[in-house]
Amino acid sequence: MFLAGASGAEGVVASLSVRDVTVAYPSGVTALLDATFELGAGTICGLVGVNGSGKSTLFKAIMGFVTPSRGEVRICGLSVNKALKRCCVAYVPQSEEVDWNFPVLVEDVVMMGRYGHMNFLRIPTAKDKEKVTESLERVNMLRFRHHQIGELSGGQKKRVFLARALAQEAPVILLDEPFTGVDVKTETAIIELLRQLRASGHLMLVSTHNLGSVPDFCDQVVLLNRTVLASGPTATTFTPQNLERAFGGVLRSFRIEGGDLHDDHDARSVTVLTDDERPVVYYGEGGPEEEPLRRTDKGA
Ligand SMILES: Nc1ncnc2c1ncn2[C@@H]1O[C@H](COP(=O)(O)OP(=O)(O)OP(=O)(O)O)[C@@H](O)[C@H]1O
Repeated sequence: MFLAGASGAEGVVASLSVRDVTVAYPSGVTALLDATFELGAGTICGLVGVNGSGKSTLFKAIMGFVTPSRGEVRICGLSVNKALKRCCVAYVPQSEEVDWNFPVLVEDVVMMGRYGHMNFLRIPTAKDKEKVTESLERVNMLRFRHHQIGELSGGQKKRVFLARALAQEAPVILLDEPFTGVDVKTETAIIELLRQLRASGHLMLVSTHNLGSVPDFCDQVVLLNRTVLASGPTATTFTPQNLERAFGGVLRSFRIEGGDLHDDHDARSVTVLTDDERPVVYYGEGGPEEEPLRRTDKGA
């Protein structure tokens, strides 16, 4: 599988190996216990689990922000430290993790993705500038390049951080809840971009609470609840049985209202029923007893 870009990661094949990873915080909370899964190039993997199931902790372990007390993460066959040095992995954070009051221009945020490609003086080359422009163009944010990041809407900020990841040219991209606080149009655009990246050999791990869209764009799924409950192809892993294990049996009528997901007034809800061998996903304003606006059967 080929990977684009003459970067530190040039010629590297995307892969992610998480083996028996245990992370305990100083407070005594064991956020992850023996988490294990493997992913290869050309993959979009959904990372799904309830609040507090360890999704962000897993991202932190992959990014080297926390050190596992046991187990090992390997990115593109390299240790976390080496993978970070070679720009093999990019991270798109949750909005809450970012200080939006920091006075910085959109194009400077995206240029940060190029830091790993620069020498210690961090003087951007023509290629760095070109990559910034190209990345902003890909997320349709070029016209905002001279705006302060704090002036943008939630969805626009997400796009800018996605552009930063693109500028980094990393074969592995982690996205922490990229669809929270974005409208349907932006969500569709992000999913389309992820599909293009998958086609060029990238590996993306995407945490999301938006279960309804998982079968649409994820070819692999990792279900998490302090450990990996199940992982593998969406068709065989995103099953009612596994979802019940991950969500503690609440999936008989699992709804995510539009207001929790979007800044706009999209009233879409998602209901996943468990009375079928396959996930049955309803989009619409009604619950399971009411007529859905649209129905898709996906999976096994
Ligand atoms: N810095 C920290 N110190 C102590 N405990 C923490 C810390 N960060 C997370 N935890 C705990 O670890 C567990 C997993 O948290 P984590 O943020 O990884 O879950 P999550 O799946 O990302 O949750 P959410 O869906 O709400 O974002 C929780 O019990 C949380 O309280």
